[in-house]
Amino acid sequence: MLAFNNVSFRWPKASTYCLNNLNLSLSQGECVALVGDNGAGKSTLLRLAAGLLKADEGQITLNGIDLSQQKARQRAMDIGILFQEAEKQIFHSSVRDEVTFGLKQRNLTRTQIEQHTEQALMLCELTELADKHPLDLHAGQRRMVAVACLAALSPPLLLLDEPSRDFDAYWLKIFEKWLAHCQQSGTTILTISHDLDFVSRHYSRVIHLSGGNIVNDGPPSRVLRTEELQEPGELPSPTLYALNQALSLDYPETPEQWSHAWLNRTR
Ligand SMILES: Nc1ncnc2c1ncn2[C@@H]1O[C@H](COP(=O)(O)OP(=O)(O)OP(=O)(O)O)[C@@H](O)[C@H]1O
Repeated sequence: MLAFNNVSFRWPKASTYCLNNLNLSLSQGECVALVGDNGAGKSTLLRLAAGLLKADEGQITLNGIDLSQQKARQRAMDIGILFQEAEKQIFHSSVRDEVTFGLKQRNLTRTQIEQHTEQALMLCELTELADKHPLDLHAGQRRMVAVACLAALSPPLLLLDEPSRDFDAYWLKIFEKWLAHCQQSGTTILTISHDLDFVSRHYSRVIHLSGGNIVNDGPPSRVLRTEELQEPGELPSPTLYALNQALSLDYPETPEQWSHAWLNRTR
């Protein structure tokens, strides 16, 4: 669905390339997490995938079509983005108006717009906050407003930059319910995250980016426990893997598998 073919990118005035000859492809419905140290190039890669930046070399395609040849309107239909600072993508004075805005840019009837808006508000548990000013909400709720805008539009490709950031346990659960809903409905998802517990809970494929290069690509059970990710300065090990290492257990991937292994071990 989304493909990077020999893509290189250098920021203006930078002496070195930020991304080097990158090859990457995501098939329809695939959910991929992008991990790596600060400055590895993750957000740059996401902006290239959104068509907000243009590659200096190579080609990025969406459904086989060169992204740089697609009109902004078409890209907006196909791609939904959640930025790291979600409040910067909020412009309206009520939660409902914010969610409705994207729908009004589409060829929909008033009834369809109302239906999609109310469904998205319900899915994101924002119905009771619909008349509030988004900037009067706390950080997690504001991030959820940006999520509700995506939920209303249901684009086939989602690009999420550190989505679990700012959520307390209550809102994280609601966000994770929406994410599971997107996964079940076949949405393709590329997510940057520093939260490796979150990654290991939701993603079956993890790409480790380091210095603008893909250094690992595979299931979380392999990628997240590599020594490079455990080095000081890199990301903390997901809790289950850290426990496994400390207890010399195998590497079960879910809390259920972990508790089973633990009970068998202590019996
Ligand atoms: N707007 C910009 N102008 C110039 N250089 C930039 C710009 N944005 C990022 N960079 C540089 O590109 C490199 C990669 O940055 P990027 O934000 O893509 O990394 P990242 O992996 O997303 O980091 P983080 O995890 O901290 O968000 C860094 O060296 C950064 O300084």
